Amino acid sequence: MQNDVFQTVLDYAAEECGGAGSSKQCNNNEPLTKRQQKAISLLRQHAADKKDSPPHQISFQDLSQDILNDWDVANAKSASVQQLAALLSRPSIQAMLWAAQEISAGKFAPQLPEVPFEVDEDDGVAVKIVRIVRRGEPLGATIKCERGKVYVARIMANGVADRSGCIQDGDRVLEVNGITVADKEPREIVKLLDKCENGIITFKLIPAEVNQKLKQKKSSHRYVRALFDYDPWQDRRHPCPEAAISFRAGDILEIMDEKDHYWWQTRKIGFGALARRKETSEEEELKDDSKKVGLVPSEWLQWQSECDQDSQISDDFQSFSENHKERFYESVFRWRNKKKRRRIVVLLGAPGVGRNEIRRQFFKVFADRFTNAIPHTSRPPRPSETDGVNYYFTSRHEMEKMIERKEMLEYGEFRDNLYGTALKSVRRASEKGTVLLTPHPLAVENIRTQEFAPIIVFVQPPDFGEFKHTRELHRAQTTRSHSTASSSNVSQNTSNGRCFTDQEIRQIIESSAQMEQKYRGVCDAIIRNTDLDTTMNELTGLIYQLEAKATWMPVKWCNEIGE
Ligand SMILES: Nc1ncnc2c1ncn2[C@@H]1O[C@H](COP(=O)(O)OP(=O)(O)OP(=O)(O)O)[C@@H](O)[C@H]1O
Repeated sequence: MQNDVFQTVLDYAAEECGGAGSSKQCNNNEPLTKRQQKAISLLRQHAADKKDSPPHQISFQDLSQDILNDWDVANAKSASVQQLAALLSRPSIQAMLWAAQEISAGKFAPQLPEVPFEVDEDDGVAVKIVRIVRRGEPLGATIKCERGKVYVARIMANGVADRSGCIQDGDRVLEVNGITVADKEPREIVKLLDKCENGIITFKLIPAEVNQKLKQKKSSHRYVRALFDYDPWQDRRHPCPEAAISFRAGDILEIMDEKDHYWWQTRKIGFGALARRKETSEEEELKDDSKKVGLVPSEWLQWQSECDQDSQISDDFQSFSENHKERFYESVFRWRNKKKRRRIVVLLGAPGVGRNEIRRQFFKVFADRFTNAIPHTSRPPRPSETDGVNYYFTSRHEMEKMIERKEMLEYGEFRDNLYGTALKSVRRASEKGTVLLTPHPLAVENIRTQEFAPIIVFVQPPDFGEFKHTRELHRAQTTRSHSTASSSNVSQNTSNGRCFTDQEIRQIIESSAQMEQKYRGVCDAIIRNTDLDTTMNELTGLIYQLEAKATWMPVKWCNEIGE
């Protein structure tokens, strides 16, 4: 074994030196020099001479030192010896020698102490001794104390305890690292767990009676979109914030286990309709906090806390399930647009952020693809306006009837006239192309239905400096082109850029943050409206991806969408 390892080291050394052998090419595609080959063969020869040594006496680091001493490197004239000395002194080779030494001595696992022999003498109760070695990771289990007894409350999916397969929820904990835990406070037990040496924790447990019902109730595995922001460190109810994850509205969560009425085991996948967990190695997952499985409040617990705040505590789970389901988490599934269904695009954002400018640009650049839902108005047409082109000119009475029948996506009154967009206009427009809407956020609930299955994009403003710079630039450009156009009598399809005061910019940024907080949960994606060209490019790419790729879609739209 040891010589095999040593041989590996030599091969590694050879590679480090420039290649694995005379016939092979080295890393940078240069053949080994004669001197390098000679150095390696000398090292091989020396190892072969020592082959008869008892394996435990060979220290590879000592051996390399021996070689250097034996050959009196300092005074050696041989270029091969010099070469070999340089090779053996490299930190990478030294590290490799050390690692090989440790591995060959079987030091890759911690030395576990002997299992205590009095194990079976616990009043005739079957106990199990479980040793877990954790390397900087949390244990992935929570405990609870009930009438002086300590139990494993929960095993977090994919955590250290779960991977060991030796501990299960309901196991009664008798000892941790030889110390009896009965009557100890959970805090003290957590301290005991933290104190373990070399990451080794020894548990003495009474195995849980296997609850057949629990076993039958398979761990669920479903996906939800969070509809609220959650920070476990701000949640006084959370039994163990370290074992939790935080999330924001709009994040997609994978629910790994919801057996517990109050706390679900969850993993965060990412934000929005395109959220996708990157394939990562186990090691990377441990490093990346966002990949860990953590406890988050169940829908029921979240609702109860809302009731607590309103001081109307309710224990009626039945009525909760019937009336409040999907209030905090919306069940979603991954939908692939196989039938190339046309989806409505909705731009949400604070007034002044630029949604209508983006819409105008889309109609200009992609006139054959994007369409507008023609609005209704109760005002009389102007001489240049045509019914069904600029507006659907309707009587006030008829518009009021449409509002009453909830046929309007949105509506408002301006100078004694009603204006609004009817849902049937959206339907009509979507027969011709992709409808691009910029409704008031309150109208979103009218369009976020299985019938329209919209793609909702939140438009963020850039930071103050960039906002000011891009808008001023745009204003200067549009003013210039307008004055050229008017002197040459050419009509322009763009409006003059608006002039924003610093105060207005700050207000837009502030109200955008508030609006995002409120509507993030229903948004499929977010873009920043920096300069128009960049925004147009990003939005075009985003819409393409949202139409072409699999996206998260509410389960309640499932039937309509044809799944
Ligand atoms: N990316 C941009 N770069 C430069 N100027 C922009 C950009 N986006 C929008 N603007 C300009 O900012 C001004 C406000 O844009 P717009 O009218 O589209 O805002 P809005 O979000 O639709 O708000 P409102 O609902 O108040 O009209 C317009 O003058 C527009 O030309």
